[in-house]
Amino acid sequence: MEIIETSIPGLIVFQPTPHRDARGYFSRTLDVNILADAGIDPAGFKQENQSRSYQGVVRGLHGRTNKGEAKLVRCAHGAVLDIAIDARPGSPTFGRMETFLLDDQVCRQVYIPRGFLHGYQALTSVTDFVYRIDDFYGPDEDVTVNYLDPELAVPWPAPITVVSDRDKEGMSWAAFQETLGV
Ligand SMILES: Cc1cn([C@H]2C[C@H](O)[C@@H](COP(=O)(O)OP(=O)(O)O[C@H]3O[C@@H](C)C(=O)[C@@H](O)[C@H]3O)O2)c(=O)[nH]c1=O
Repeated sequence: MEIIETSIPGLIVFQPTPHRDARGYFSRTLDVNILADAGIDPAGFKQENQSRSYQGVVRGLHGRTNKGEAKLVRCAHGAVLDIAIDARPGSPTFGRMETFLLDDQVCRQVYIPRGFLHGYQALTSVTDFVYRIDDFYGPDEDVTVNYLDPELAVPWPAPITVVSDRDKEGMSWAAFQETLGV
């Protein structure tokens, strides 16, 4: 499992080595030593979630108030374009976006630190997204920034099909920055 730094400090890609043979492939999805090498406490994860999305679905852009929520994300079936936006006040890369193609062939994972906005678009007919979070579900702390915010201009790669009501009502990036005192 290779650790790959990104242009945003703390946002880290993990690239495993899938072993392929006539049956399919084998790929490691968690290695606590590698996480520790990357400065992540593997014992910090409290919950693992899986969501299924159909082609074109967009989920996000989600964040969490107070201390935030770190995530280790991957696409277990199909492919997504994953979006991470640095929303940590005072960060030298505040507002910067990174996008990642995550799929069930390359098997890349992304660690998204606390204080980011996160979202993704499903690019395949059946798309299973799996992620660990370092806190228990806290709906009272949910934050949603609009996935179509013109200032952020997220490059959604495919026609958008279904979006939740919550996501349709997401606040603007400017309004979110005001809540952060930025
Ligand atoms: C996230 C979550 C949702 N739920 C419930 C609430 C609701 O009834 C249903 C669907 O929830 P949501 O619409 O919030 O699910 P979703 O839009 O998939 O939310 C997720 O989006 C991606 C982009 C993220 O980054 C995640 O952290 C999470 O916010 O599942 C839980 O019970 N536990 C959980 O941990």
